Amino acid sequence: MDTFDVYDTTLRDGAQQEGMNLSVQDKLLIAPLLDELGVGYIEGGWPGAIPKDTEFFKRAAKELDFRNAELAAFGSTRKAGARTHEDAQVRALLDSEAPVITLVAKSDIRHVERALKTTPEENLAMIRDTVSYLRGEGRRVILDAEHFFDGFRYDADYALRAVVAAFEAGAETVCLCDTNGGMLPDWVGEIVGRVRAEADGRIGMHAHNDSGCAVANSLAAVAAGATHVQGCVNGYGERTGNADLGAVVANLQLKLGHDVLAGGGLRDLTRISHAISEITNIAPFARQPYVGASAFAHKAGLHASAIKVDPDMYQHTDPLAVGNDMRMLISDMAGRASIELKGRELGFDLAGQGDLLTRVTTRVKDAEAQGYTYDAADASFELLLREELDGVRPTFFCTESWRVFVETTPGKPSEANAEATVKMHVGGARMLATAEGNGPVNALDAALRKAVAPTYPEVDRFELIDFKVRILDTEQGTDAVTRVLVETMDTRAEATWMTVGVGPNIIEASWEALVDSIVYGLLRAGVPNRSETPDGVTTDCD
Ligand SMILES: CC(=O)SCCNC(=O)CCNC(=O)[C@H](O)C(C)(C)COP(=O)(O)OP(=O)(O)OC[C@H]1O[C@@H](n2cnc3c(N)ncnc32)[C@H](O)[C@@H]1OP(=O)(O)O
Ligand SMILES: CC(=O)C(=O)O
Repeated sequence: MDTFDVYDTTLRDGAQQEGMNLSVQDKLLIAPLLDELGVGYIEGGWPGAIPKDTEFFKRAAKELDFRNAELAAFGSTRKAGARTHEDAQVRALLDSEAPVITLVAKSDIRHVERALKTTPEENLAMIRDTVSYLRGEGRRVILDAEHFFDGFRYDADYALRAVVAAFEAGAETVCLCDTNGGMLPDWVGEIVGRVRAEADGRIGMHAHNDSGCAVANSLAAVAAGATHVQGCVNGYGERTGNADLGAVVANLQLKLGHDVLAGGGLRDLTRISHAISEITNIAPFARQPYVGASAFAHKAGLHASAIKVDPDMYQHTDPLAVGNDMRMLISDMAGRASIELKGRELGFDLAGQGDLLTRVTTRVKDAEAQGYTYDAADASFELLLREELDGVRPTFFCTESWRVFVETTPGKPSEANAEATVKMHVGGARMLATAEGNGPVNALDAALRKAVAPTYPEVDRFELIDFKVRILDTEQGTDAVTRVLVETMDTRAEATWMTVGVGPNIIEASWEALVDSIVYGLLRAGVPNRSETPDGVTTDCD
């Protein structure tokens, strides 16, 4: 088989996604990650059209040194009626110093006549002239045949003439684009097969996801003989996005046996996809194939019982192959096998402890019926599990009482409009702490930490980073049960955990989730219980 090109267009077509705005620095950070993944080409943008992209190529030439990838600059063929060497856009492509230039060209005759407003022959001349000029200037050229599939279905002969013109002028690859993203895999397979039969050269596929088939269409093109695939990390891109390049390469490599990434990069796919999400500031999609947090997360108890025997029974591939992990989710759908596997994930060997597994399963189901949700709150589940294992709930302090009030002056919003007082027993002492906050939960959180910190200064590095509230039974209006999920981060360890609280109102539910978040944080940081006397006695909770 031919060698295989993986061509990433995250920095160009991915950046066309609504809400994405990449700075030059963002691009300079993303490009090395793509290189590390092992793609063959990184399309950096459109120099000459977008000032930031012009700047990116200038800095990339000085600052980036790829191990695996070639940098490609994207732009259009010369304008209709213009002379190639005088076309400012074409000049900007050369000035980018990119070794590879990808030209977008029209191949749908309707676009030639209605959008370009030129003749079919002039469009073919634009392709020929621009490709041969850039080749003459020593650049490698790829041609993106825009609207190729729609154009082929309307006028196959003309679409093919555009492909042949590019090859004859020296393009090394013609990439067939499903620009409007409406194709289906069978249509793509058939058309790519026909192009392969008529044109001599490397054929590529550039798929958009408007029909939800971008990855499938890319694979169909490969099955029909394409040896160059384009796509974007995390499926970024205009409208519904481009083909998710991670899923395309994982399928090619793991399912079809094509070795398409250099340097074993597939094992870093999850890490790199998430690192790029951090830079784009677009939250990762949990259900994204292969790399999503839920991609190998199992909730149903029956699945867990088979997974206990062999994970392959409920997984299409080994998560480690793409750098992801299997996870068990604990909920009212859990069975004893789910608890055993979750225990293993958390570092507890529960095998053979049938009574304990039954007790934990029953407690989880009862608690979930009251509104708790452990699949979103691993830390609260671990506290429950430890309580069943040790016969006592882990704790570092005891609460005597707490109160909070809110003061509002109409028309005068205030930063600190709430005040909380907590009475706790910590480290053998009775602590009374009062704190103000922006809202009652913030005030309670501050007072709790103030009471605990003298004995456990580690709490100062725990930060509450997310807080979600849900009213569970709307039919009961203000009497409904409230569920609160709190996400906390240990800023030193850069680890996060979730705890859950349920109560008749938001403040009681929050208190439970906040206390659990501190207790879990101290446990995971390996902090000793400083309330204990040397002989292991604590009087805090008497
Ligand atoms: C399918 C894709 O996603 S391709 C990538 C699309 N990406 C972008 O459009 C992002 C960057 N684009 C831009 O910055 C601007 O749109 C530019 C600089 C390219 C063009 O902007 P302007 O110079 O203001 O042109 P305007 O919007 O008026 O019209 C586009 C021109 O390009 C011409 N054109 C369009 N496609 C092509 C093509 N494939 N080859 C040559 N010329 C083309 C049009 O005929 C029109 O020409 P005219 O100026 O002679 O009328
Ligand atoms: C070139 C390109 O991005 C497209 O046709 O979709």
